[in-house]
Amino acid sequence: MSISTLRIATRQSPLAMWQAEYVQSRLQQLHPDLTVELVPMTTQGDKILGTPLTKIGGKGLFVKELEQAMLEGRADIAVHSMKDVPYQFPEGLELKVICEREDPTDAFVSNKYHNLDELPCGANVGTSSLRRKIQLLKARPDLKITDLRGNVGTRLSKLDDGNYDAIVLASAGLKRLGLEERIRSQFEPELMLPAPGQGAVGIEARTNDPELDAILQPLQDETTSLRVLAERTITKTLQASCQVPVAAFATIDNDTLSLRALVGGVDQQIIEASAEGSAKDALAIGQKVSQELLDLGARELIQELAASADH
Ligand SMILES: NCc1[nH]cc(CCC(=O)O)c1CC(=O)O
Repeated sequence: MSISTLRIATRQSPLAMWQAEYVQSRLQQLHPDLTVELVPMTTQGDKILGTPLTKIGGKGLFVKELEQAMLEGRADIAVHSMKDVPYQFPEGLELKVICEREDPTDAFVSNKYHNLDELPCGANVGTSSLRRKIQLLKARPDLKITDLRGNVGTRLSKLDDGNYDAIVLASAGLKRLGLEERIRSQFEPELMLPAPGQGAVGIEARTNDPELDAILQPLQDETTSLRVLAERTITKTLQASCQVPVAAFATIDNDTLSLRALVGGVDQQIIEASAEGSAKDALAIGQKVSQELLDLGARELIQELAASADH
């Protein structure tokens, strides 16, 4: 048995399509004899884009249909923004590779101001991300943070309609879509710690298929994988849903991995922790930082958030 055609299940948003086409073209280059097809799909999450994420049970809704397609043999792989992938995979599926990371920062986007410092007192900033909201308010408690959902293009249109003084988006998404010129400035990770996995694309596929693994393996980027492993260990250990503002960002310099993470609470409190060590101990470093967050009261913050979201 030999794989001659590989089908990529993908959402149809421009960003998802870019990512799927990126993997398609890299695979096609690596394996000229392989046919690589896209299987575009609409997920439950896409159908209810207007509803706040926290009300619809989270980001998992964007990957479920893709996973169903793979489990039923209608597709072979799914390409994801690692930021949006839940930690747990369904029986029969697993994360195969993580590709080289694009810019992991968040971007300040505005038609009037160059950066956060230039925003006037009480300015209106659009984001639906609790992670972005708590960090914006930490730096600028005077700001008014307003909900902003939809695909990258939709969010930019809402900014252009004059509804916001500025919005915050992932730099990676803007760059991939050729919208880099919309970035007024990039947030330093110290000021706006990115989401776990931000800027990295990963591939999910069925377990127990060595031939498929061999096809995908050349796309694996070791440095990115170790960084994202450390970052995602925070999400996993804290079992934080998307109602919880969590940020985690790892860098690797000369084989030393440095990880910083934070968790936010109902009243904008922030708990943070960091650690560093040998890059090969990425998992252990992630566990150490998670434990420190728990020791500092992260569990209580998360329970408080869950209770307040139920009301
Ligand atoms: N939540 C949607 C989403 N998922 C991944 C990206 C950007 C690309 C990436 O982080 O890999 C975005 C858009 C954004 O947050 O601005």
